[in-house]
Amino acid sequence: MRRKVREQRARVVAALDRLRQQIGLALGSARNAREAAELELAKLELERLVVKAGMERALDDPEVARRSSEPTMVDVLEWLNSVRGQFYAEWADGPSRLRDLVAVAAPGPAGRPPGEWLGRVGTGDGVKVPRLWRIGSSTVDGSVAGRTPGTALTFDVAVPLLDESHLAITSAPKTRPTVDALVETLLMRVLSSFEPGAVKIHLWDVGRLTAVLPNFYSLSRTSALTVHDPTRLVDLLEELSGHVRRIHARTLQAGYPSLRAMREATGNRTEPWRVAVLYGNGEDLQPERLRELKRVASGALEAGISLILVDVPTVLGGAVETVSLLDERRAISSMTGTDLVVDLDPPLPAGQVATASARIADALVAKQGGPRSFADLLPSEFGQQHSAHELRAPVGFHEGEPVEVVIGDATPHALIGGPSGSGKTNFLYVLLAGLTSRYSPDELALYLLDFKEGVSFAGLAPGKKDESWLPHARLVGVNVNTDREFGLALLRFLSDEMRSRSAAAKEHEVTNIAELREQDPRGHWPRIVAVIDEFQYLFAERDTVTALATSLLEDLARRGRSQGIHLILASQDIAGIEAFWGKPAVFEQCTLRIAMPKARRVLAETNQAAVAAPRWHAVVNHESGVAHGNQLAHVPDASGRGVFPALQRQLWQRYAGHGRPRLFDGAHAPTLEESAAFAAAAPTERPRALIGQAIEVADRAHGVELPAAPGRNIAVLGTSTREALSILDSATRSLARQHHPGEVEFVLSCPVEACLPTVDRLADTLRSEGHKVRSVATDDLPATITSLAEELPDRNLPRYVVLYGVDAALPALERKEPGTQSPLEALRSLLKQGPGHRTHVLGWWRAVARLKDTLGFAGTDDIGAWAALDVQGNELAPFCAGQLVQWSPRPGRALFFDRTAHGSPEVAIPFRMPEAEDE
Ligand SMILES: Nc1ncnc2c1ncn2[C@@H]1O[C@H](COP(=O)(O)OP(=O)(O)OP(=O)(O)O)[C@@H](O)[C@H]1O
Repeated sequence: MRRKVREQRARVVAALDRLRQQIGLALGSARNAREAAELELAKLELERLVVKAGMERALDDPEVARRSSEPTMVDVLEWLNSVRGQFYAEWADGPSRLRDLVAVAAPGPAGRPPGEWLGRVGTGDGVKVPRLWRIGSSTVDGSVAGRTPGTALTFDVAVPLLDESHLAITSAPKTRPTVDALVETLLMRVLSSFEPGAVKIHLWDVGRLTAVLPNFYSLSRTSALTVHDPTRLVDLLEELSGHVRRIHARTLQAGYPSLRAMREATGNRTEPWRVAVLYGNGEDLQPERLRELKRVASGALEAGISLILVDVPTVLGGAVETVSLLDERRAISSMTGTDLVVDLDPPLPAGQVATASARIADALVAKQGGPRSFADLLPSEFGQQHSAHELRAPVGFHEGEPVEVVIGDATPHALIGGPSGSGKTNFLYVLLAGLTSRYSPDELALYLLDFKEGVSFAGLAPGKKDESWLPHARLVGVNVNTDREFGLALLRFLSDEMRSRSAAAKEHEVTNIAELREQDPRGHWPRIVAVIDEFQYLFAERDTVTALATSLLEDLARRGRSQGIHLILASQDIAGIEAFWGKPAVFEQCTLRIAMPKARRVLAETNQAAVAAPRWHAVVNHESGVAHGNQLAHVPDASGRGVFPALQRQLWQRYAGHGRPRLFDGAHAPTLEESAAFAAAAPTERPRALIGQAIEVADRAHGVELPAAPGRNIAVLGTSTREALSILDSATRSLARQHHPGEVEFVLSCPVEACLPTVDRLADTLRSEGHKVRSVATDDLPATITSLAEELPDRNLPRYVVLYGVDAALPALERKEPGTQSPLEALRSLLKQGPGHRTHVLGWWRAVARLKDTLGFAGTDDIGAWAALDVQGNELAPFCAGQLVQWSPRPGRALFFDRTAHGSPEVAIPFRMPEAEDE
């Protein structure tokens, strides 16, 4: 038993010994490992110190000296020395390789000495772009390249820019001239590498409005250089971000990730590069500006836009290289690392930069001076374009390139503004020329309206001097200034057209004009362009015309695009824009904005391009007036004598089959003979008395049907003699045309002395046509009225009783013999019962009150139709079923109402009576 216990104990002791031994071993190896790790750490720390300080300087560092003196550390320095040796052995030809690299990546003006290129206008078409742009050189000691210590090895230092990188420059005290020289040299290298116009430079300096890079001054008269307002960084950033958006959309649409990719694939440079130089002052930008700046920077390079930031503290997205100035000559750059100092190139000679800038500017201007006459806007062959998808025509030139206007899906409607004399009318002619010469009348129909007094569009319709017309024009309205109803009529017409197009589209199960044309190739679906000059007249008063015009215009503006109906609204800037107050829908839909020089508010509020635009130029903007959409165009002169008419004649001859446009001239009423309705009048069972011309797109006359039915009499109201005579004359003569001679009798009576000659002439005319006419002297009128009333029961042949100035006869008519009916009562019977027996009164009362006196208590039902002249609207309500009548009388116009035909009164133009004018 004891032995067993002893053995057991011995086993335990042995096991514990083994364990102790194991632990001892483990502890020993852990200690070793720790010591090795500490040694390693110490070596690494030493290595870090040496690398940080640099081999040469490291040995002077007491800390390095202390550490490296330990025997265990000897191999650290040895190892670093060997690495360095190996590296420099490989880098022995580094400087020369760098030189070669820069020579290839920065050819010509991008890298060569200025003497070789400064002052010569660049010729590069911009398809091939230097990758690097030289800023200076750097020098290393020969020893680092395995050469003799003390020898200097110099190589070029260049930075990437266009398409590749932004550049951030940080100045040091008193280095502004050096920074300017650096920027100026870089920009000059860029400008001189390409043909003029390929690069656009924007300068913004928080501290200066003028004198930013003054040697570039002459470029600022061209589009190559824009100096921005120091207080308006927001505008510049907005413009740049607009370009970024637009260019991205364009390149992506074409299937390329960037402008550079598109250029390389197509071999075509479609956009200029833009370099924006922003001089800050070392202080932070406002947070909002900073955000915008970062947003611009992140997408800019793909859009060919590079930023050069000077003392603008920020971290930009996208590629950015840095140059930090050490003093007036030297800098360090992210291209070379912090170890190497860059000796910046000396400034270019100021005078030579100014000369070079002037030469580039001159070359740009010379380019502008290329083709720019009206004839250059015209295509070599007329009518070759199709309008299914859009309308497109050049309206001017910029630096030799045509500037186009596009009217289509994105820009369905246009707003044109410019103060008087700025060339707005000329621009409209240029636009019309561009369009009509490219699209045939089957592709394009024009409706042209000018509210101004004058004849601006008159020449487009056939006239006395020139029988030709613009074959695309369907309607020409001139001198419309007071006839706002005509503007309304045009909008109604367009709205109807829009509805019928939309119905046709539905029928063909398509949604827009392009598809409709495809589905219905035999249909006639030209794009319609309605030009309304001085359109603000439409909204001139607070009345129903304004209300209706607004809603029609809004509807057209919204839905016209898909039906190929386009509005071009022109106006003197402010007036036109103010007219839009309360109607933002129309304004917003006019995404094409054209601002003539000095036009205000046509472009976006902050876009000042029009203010600076030179004479005979226009700012064409397809982006709702936002700055990045600005395209400046020199507009050729289309107003010269015979210039447009010559084109019109050619087009007229070419499209001979197309009918003449309807001409509406607010200053010239047509005569009855000129009226299509009168010309077409012929005997009929349903005669219609013509009152005057309707203010409508179609050539139509207002008339009153006079069937055998109660109330079918006509009253003319007011003192305007000429118009009253005209209305009764046209009503009578037109009725005469609709009856065979002998079957109708006209009874004429005129107590107004001054009107007798006209009435007599009318009687003669009717007689000469073979009609029966009774001219009743004033004194005989009471008896005649009485007998006409008495005859009624037995009468069934048409008879028209035309009474001029009834009010003058009232005292006589009121006189009654005791026990008999007064002639006035007879007249009342005639008015009440006459129409049923085909006897109709056409009477002229010079005051509404007199007509009421005539009618007595019988009410107004017996006057079924009336034409009011200089009578205020409120007096007319009783004759208009009590409705509110808005009418401000104006010369040469009548307000016409026929209760069987109208919901509300309409304006009529009494026909012009040439004889009356001669008197
Ligand atoms: N691009 C141009 N080149 C040369 N002359 C021009 C040009 N544009 C207009 N003009 C001349 O300037 C004059 C005024 O032009 P226009 O009638 O087009 O101005 P507007 O802005 O329509 O003025 P308003 O509103 O007073 O009619 C014209 O007589 C024309 O000869």
